[in-house]
Amino acid sequence: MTAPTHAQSGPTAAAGAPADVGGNDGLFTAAQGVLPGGVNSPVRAYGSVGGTPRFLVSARGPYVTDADGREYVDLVSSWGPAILGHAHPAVVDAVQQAAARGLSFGAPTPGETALAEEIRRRVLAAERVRLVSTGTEATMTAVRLARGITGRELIVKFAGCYHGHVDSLLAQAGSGVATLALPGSAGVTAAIAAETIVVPYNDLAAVEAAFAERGDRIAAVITEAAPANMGVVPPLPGFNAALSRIAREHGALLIQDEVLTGFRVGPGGWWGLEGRLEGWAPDLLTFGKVVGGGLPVAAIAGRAELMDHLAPSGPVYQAGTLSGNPVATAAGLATLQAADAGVYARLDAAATALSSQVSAAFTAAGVAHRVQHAGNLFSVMFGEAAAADGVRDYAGAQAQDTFRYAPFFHAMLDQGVSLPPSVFEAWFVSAAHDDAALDRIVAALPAATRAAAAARPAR
Ligand SMILES: Cc1ncc(COP(=O)(O)O)c(C=O)c1O
Ligand SMILES: NCC(=O)CCC(=O)O
Repeated sequence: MTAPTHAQSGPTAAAGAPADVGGNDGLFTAAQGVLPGGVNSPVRAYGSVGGTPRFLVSARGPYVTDADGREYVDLVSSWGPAILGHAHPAVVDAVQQAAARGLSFGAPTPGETALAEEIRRRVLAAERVRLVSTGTEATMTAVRLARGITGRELIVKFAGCYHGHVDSLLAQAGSGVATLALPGSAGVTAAIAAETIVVPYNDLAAVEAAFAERGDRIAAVITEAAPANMGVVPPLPGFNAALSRIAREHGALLIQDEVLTGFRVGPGGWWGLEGRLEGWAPDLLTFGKVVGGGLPVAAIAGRAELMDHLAPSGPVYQAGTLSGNPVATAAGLATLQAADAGVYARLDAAATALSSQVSAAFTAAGVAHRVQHAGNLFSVMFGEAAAADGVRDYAGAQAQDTFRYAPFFHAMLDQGVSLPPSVFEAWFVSAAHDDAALDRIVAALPAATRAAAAARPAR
């Protein structure tokens, strides 16, 4: 028998030795030759800030290291999951132990029940939990479930909210869709787009009007519990509670998407900060990011009588070869078990300290801005209007002085601070962001805010 003929050459031969293709620049060139746009998720591509994405080779605590050997204080935190900081020893240990027992069985495992119970312990409305692998799967399933339960087809979503790349939820979506200034996505059929009613965020009159017009056909309202994909735009007081009421009055469901906020803004996610105190709960919730601790876990949760419509209990089909994967659930469980009150206190303290320093630096540089918060999530909105009135919807987020962000971002990066590469994304601190890490960020602010002040809009 001849040896396999797929002996590798070129960049792929260098697995684990990325410097062989020349650090960040060489890696990006090689990646562009084989991955569309050089990335596996558009938000990583530096599309709106320009330049070469940093190819990361390792991460620990609040720091990441790129293929050129440079270390950065990280404010991306894997887009949310890394609340304990990178490579937390308890999580790495749990993953290693789980991996040693086997990577995937395609059969029920004890860890799935343990993770679901931990979710339910934190969020009372999560009476039943279905584990999936990505936030997109979670929202897609929640929408299908709402349609299956109600027998209706229409979905209400908010402009600027992002719920993953579900066909019906890409209209006027936030995150990368906002960064790339797209109205939605090619490839979504007109028939599917017509089943989504898009309304401005924080606008209850628009929601009431949509229900007045087509309430008997609306299956669900889906909303980010606190939007953080058009920059951070918190719900006005009572907004989420009113959505719950309006949906209920019309026989529709409220899906609260906590993929980003869940288990990050507090032990019970955004619901724990709001609904729990106000005495209401969404019908369905979606989780992702933190719930997998850096490995692919996401979840749909809700009242038992609703969730039991999922197969095999009920007629709404949903499945997944790797759903509830034992290694991934071990990472999620270890993360939630380590995320105690002290961790949330540190996250909140780091976010408060950092955001006030950021705001002070922009003020000192003469840049009109407002830092907007939703719990420990925050982002900077630029411009006189944002500074004066705050931003409460997608139109306001789009109207800000977005041109100030790229020079600010690059000046921070040059000084060893990695921010999300888009003005429309939230900044993510972790409990590992100690004084030393925060001091490094703060030291970079004067030069970076001056770069923002000097920026001029493109003609
Ligand atoms: C609120 C929200 N929902 C859903 C998603 C989709 O999650 P995933 O990227 O895991 O598919 C995201 C991801 O950014 C999100 O922020
Ligand atoms: N806030 C937006 C995301 O977290 C998106 C991550 C991705 O799509 O890679």
